[in-house]
Amino acid sequence: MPLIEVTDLRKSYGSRVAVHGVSFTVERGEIFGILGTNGAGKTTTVECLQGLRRADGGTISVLGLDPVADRAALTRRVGVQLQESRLPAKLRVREALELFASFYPDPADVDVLLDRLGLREHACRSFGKLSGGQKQRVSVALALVGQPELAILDELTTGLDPHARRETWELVEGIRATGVTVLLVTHFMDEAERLCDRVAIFDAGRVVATGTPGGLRQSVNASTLDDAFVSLTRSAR
Ligand SMILES: Nc1ncnc2c1ncn2[C@@H]1O[C@H](COP(=O)(O)OP(=O)(O)OP(=O)(O)O)[C@@H](O)[C@H]1O
Repeated sequence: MPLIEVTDLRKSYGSRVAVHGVSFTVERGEIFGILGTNGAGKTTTVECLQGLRRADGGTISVLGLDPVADRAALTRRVGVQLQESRLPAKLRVREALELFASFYPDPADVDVLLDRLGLREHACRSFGKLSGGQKQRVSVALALVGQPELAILDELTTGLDPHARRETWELVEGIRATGVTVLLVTHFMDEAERLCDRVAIFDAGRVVATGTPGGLRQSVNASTLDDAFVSLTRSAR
């Protein structure tokens, strides 16, 4: 059984249709990318997967659970990367991890997590004083502190320099190596090509293509995923 199964998902905000019948599956152990043009419905879909929004139609199963009906059970098994602005600037890195660890029945060891994410030397620093890359690592650490089976990472490397981006990619590969399935929402095609086993390309509320980055490139005879993305989303307009 797939870890995530979305079938014919539909969601509107008033008269604006945000998601028009989206279907895809994510297998256990994959890094699965959600790519798409602005306003394509990626965030809405991911929010429905987390049970934060109720779908208007279609079905969603995450870890065999219904995200709305089983939200409490799902929250314990899914780690979601927080946007940085949601953490108080004065909170220290270790305090943040210990606080989040206290929400879970079987949390990760905070010291092990600090080491794994290269945050040990920053453990006593307050969040507001960290660099963009360090903040990003804290947000990933918080997504992992509950030892989730699924980690949802959204716009992971936005605003990071090329070194910090590469370090973050290695981190994501390390997460997958521990058996965690990763759902990665990104606008960066190089990131998707490097990290994702498979991707779904969203455009105007629909999935216009699903496959491996290499398979999608070949399907439209493109030399990069970026070119394939432009071609696939343009032809869908
Ligand atoms: N709370 C809301 N109320 C009304 N319309 C919304 C709301 N949230 C999103 N939308 C609209 O739904 C559509 C899909 O938005 P969504 O945020 O899911 O797209 P996205 O793919 O995540 O976009 P981006 O890449 O720009 O973040 C857009 O047209 C957006 O304007």
